Amino acid sequence: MSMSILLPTNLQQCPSPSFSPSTPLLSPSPSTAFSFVGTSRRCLRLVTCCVSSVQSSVANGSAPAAVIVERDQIRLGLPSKGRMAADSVDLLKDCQLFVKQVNPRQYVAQIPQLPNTEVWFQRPKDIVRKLLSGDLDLGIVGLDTVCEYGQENEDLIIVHEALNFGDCHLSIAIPNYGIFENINSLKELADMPQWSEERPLRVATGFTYLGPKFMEENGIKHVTFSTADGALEAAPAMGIADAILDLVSSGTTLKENNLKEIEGGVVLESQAALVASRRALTDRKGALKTVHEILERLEAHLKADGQFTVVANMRGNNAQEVAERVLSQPSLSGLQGPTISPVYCTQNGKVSIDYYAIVICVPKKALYESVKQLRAVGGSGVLVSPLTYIFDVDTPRWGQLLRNLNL
Ligand SMILES: Nc1ncnc2c1ncn2[C@@H]1O[C@H](COP(=O)(O)OP(=O)(O)OP(=O)(O)O)[C@@H](O)[C@H]1O
Ligand SMILES: O=P(O)(O)OC[C@H]1O[C@H](OP(=O)(O)OP(=O)(O)O)[C@H](O)[C@@H]1O
Ligand SMILES: [Mg+2]
Repeated sequence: MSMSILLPTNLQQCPSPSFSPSTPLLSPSPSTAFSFVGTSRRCLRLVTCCVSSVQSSVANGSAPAAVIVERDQIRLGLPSKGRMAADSVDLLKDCQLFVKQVNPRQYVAQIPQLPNTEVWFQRPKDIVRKLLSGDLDLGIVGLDTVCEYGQENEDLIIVHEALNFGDCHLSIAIPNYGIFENINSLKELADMPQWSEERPLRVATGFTYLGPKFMEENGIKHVTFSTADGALEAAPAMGIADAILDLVSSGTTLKENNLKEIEGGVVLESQAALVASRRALTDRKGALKTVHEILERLEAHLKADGQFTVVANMRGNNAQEVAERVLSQPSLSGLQGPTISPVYCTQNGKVSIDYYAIVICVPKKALYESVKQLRAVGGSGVLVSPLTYIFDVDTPRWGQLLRNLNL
């Protein structure tokens, strides 16, 4: 199915915003060719959203099942540019998966460690669309992009939801001046007497699916949405919108444009995620094996990333006694308790054990506290080194994935 939606290219030319249950949802569907028609891609376009149709679109609304086309290679989509691009390749590199891209304008690449897999560089939103259409099998994108363009489609599976980069949140922001000066929560915003059917709250956002859905879930009735490709923070000062709904990480852009976040206004927390097509995992030969290997490497690396190995020496009569001393401290139990080994010394030609070496893994954040606790129970010569991988018996997310796939 292909759908074209005609939207006015500026607000002056638009009919006055309305909010009626019969207004169709103007939101890109993952399964439809969604074309904005306008003179300039950058200009603001009015999207009048119907909240009740959001609901039905969510309820019914998955794309037609992707067709599994025969091919030999598993396809992994990585962001072709933007803030997620370099970090995605770097993360794979940290997992000893080296993406061989001959030059940055070449959109296909290989990972020699995964010979049945090819990488395709795509814009993040297109990665989600192509997972749904069956043109990609796996992808790395922000959770915000998955939610916005995936629209809860059951064919999308989030295999790893926290790849530890691309952190941001999708949030409503309003001016910190004028009529909004004393408004500090979503409820206060919703209760402002200014909004009516004739004059709804105008929200500028690139998130034309999540925005209306969030407003509906929060019972905000008189609201319209406009959209733009970027620099949304300018919309309130330009008089185009009352509020914006956009991604925030450092908060600098909001601050520089005299905007503030409000309590209850966070739509979602986001970071990079590994996403897969359910049909690819169940129907495409080799896809499940590939995702298992990628997941194992990711989990081993990400688990290790937050930890240090700490080695210290401690005087003691036997390992048991040393263990009791170490375990009396709250931050010294390591991943599965401390490893304690005798340190053999020679004195007057005799081998003796006066010291024990203690090895523990310590969360990076708790390092200094752990060192203090080690010293308090007699630890000396404390050595700290970064951990590269922690391979568990199995990865918890692998079990979750198999259950999700009913395997
Ligand atoms: N401060 C931030 N602003 C926007 N996105 C962020 C931020 N921090 C992390 N991200 C993540 O990066 C992704 C967007 O990256 P970027 O804007 O570079 O790519 P894009 O989707 O191609 O955007 P554009 O349409 O602006 O080109 C977001 O979907 C989000 O997951
Ligand atoms: O909280 P901050 O760290 O300031 O980041 C948030 C800003 O970054 C993104 O914009 P981007 O840089 O992609 O520019 P754009 O809006 O023109 O797309 C986002 O859309 C916000 O505007
Ligand atoms: Mg951007």
